[in-house]
Amino acid sequence: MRKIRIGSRGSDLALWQANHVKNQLEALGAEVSITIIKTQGDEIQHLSFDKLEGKGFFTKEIEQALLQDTIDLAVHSHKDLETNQPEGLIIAAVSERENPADVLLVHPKAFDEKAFWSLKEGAVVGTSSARRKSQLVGFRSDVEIKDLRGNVPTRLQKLVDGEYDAILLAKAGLDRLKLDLKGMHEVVLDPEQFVPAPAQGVLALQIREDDHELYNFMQAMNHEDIQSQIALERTVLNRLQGGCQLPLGAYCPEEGRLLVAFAHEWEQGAQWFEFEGPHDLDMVDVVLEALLAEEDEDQEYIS
Ligand SMILES: NCc1[nH]cc(CCC(=O)O)c1CC(=O)O
Repeated sequence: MRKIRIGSRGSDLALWQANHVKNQLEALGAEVSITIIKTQGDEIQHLSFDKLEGKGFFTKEIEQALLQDTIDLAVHSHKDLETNQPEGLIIAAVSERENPADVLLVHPKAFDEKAFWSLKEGAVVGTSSARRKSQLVGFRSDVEIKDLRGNVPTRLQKLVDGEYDAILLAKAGLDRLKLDLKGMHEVVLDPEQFVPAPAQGVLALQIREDDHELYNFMQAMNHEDIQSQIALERTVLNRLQGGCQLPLGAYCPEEGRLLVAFAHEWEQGAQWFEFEGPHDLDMVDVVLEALLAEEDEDQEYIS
């Protein structure tokens, strides 16, 4: 029987994801173990993303373990991966896509049924994501944005404790952990309006490029339709040379349609775009032309 060693971060979310994939591999007949690996991102939870230079904080040590052959498979939230795979590694398969939406969790003290998103005027909203900040500014210029870091349960606790009136999280992460929301109101934001990160809600299964046996074994659990949708989303990210700090949302709800929310700096607020057309790289060129046309105008304005 094929033995597969999975490497995972130690957070509740990462371990849920690793176990989810472990179960699927076992159903296909593999023998699977999970090893916990600490990453730089786990050590520096207190810093805001804005203060971090470079990319790959949550993935680097795990990718090194793969390259050093101490593990065979890494399970990542696809949206946390750099667009270019490190030399020697490939994404062998992707998972089904869970709900790609973001959610706004609202503390009862700030809940106002009559307000947009049921969030009272002038609320303090927690997020450290430039993508979420830029769209928040676009929809609700009245709110005050306050940085929020830590893993998902920690973020929820900070809201419950009253440090924030509301926080923004990925619906997929919240659902996976089945957390008790302790009376917080859950407002699910339509992903066609509040545009998710490229590949949000999808798991990437990364292996060594030369592990052909494992690659072949894993094709039974790949989702090709999802793979082609997120390839389009991530190509936009790649061509803008962005990592997870770029204020970019890109969501392909079905073949031939792409929604984009983009800002050069989150403080300016996002601009929204909807594209329809052939589902291929030509579409990305059209998208980039539209996004970068804005940039030219900005530059004229500045000079
Ligand atoms: N940036 C952290 C991260 N990476 C993946 C998820 C959730 C799962 C997913 O979106 O696939 C989260 C938490 C969040 O954004 O709230």
